[in-house]
Amino acid sequence: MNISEKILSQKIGYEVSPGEIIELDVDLAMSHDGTSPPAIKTFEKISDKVWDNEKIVIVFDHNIPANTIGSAEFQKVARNFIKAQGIKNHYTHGEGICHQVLPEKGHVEPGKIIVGADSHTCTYGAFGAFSTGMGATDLAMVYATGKTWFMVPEAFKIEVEGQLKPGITSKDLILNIIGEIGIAGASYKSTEFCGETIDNLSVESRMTMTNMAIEMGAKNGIMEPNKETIEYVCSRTGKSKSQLNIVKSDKDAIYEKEYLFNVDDMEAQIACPNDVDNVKPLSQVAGTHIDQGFIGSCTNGRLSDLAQAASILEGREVHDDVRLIIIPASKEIYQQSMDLGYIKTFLDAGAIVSNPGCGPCLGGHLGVLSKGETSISSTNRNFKGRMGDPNSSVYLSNAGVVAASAISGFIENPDNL
Ligand SMILES: CC(C)[C@H](C(=O)O)[C@@H](O)C(=O)O
Ligand code: SF4
Repeated sequence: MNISEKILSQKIGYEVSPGEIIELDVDLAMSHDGTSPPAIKTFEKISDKVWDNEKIVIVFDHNIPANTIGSAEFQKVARNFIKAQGIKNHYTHGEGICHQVLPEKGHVEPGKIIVGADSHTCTYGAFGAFSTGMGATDLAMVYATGKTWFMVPEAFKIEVEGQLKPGITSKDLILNIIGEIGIAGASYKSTEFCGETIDNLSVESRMTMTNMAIEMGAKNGIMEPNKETIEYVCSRTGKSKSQLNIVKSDKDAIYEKEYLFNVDDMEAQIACPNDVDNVKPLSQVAGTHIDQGFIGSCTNGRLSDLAQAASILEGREVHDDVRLIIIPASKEIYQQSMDLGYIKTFLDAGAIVSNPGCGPCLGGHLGVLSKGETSISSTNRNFKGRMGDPNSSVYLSNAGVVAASAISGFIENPDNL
């Protein structure tokens, strides 16, 4: 069995097989300011008491602080629900993006089943959890009963070997993989990342990869927890290693497909408009004019991304014709970046630094693109109109390439500065 099958089997109490439909208890359910209100509306039709007020986490991140009367109303509905149901775990004061805040605050552990009304809930697979996104209506059922159903997914084994070159990150790797597999190439599959390169990745870099599993249609993305991940979870949960449920794949686990990637010679990768699998090496798109750069999101708004950006922006200036927006993924990362001097470097370089949250990632506020404009962004989606006008374009890259491009005014390799 592979990790995902093992976690599902443990939970249900017998050995499951791909294709089987199972109903099971979830360990944690998450919703945010955008999806809590529709979930609450459905929940109220079926129940008046949540199944467990300690297993629900609500985070405000998509439109924080509220940017329209509509989002202010949404947040009011969610706040009232938190009070009325006595929801213990709520982060509604700009603590950061849900997918960063949940691990930071110790809600994520290996071997758990985590669902969330947000498609990037697959991020927690970096910690060895079986985690997946679902619609708000499905989440309402979880709020009421603590249960949900899955079809046990077939699995893809994605093995990675080799050493990433300096300046090349796990974002480049996951873009390369998505370019190969395609945006629907792993639909409803469990994508399991493994191999020496994955074992050596930092917690942050692992999260970038599982975060984007959904961009190839996967049901979940998952990795065996490495040493650093276990230490991270222990420090965040206050538990010892022996208290964690670390699940590993059997050596002879069965996969529907197996892939092998080698990163030794990989250059930076760019997803070009308007699909995440329209991936080209940086050298093929370098020189493309940009109007805006964005560094942030649940994909690449973490400390290592900001460190990479700061090292490039230090002592340099953002091009006159470019707006560079930088948003730490959480308040904790914001504070660490201040302590390390990154925020000062960003401000001195002429960047706009905003409060933790999703920011312009999905085109709602804090950096919407107008007709014909182009952005380079460290986020995970570049669909038509994703960051604003339907006739604007988004290129996806690692944070270093965004920083270098913001200085040059066109897509730029940081090595050329
Ligand atoms: C708004 C929300 C439902 C959506 C998602 O599910 O992913 C958003 O976070 C996104 O990235 O497009
Ligand atoms: S940062 Fe972007 S991708 Fe992540 S949850 Fe927010 S809107 Fe979705």
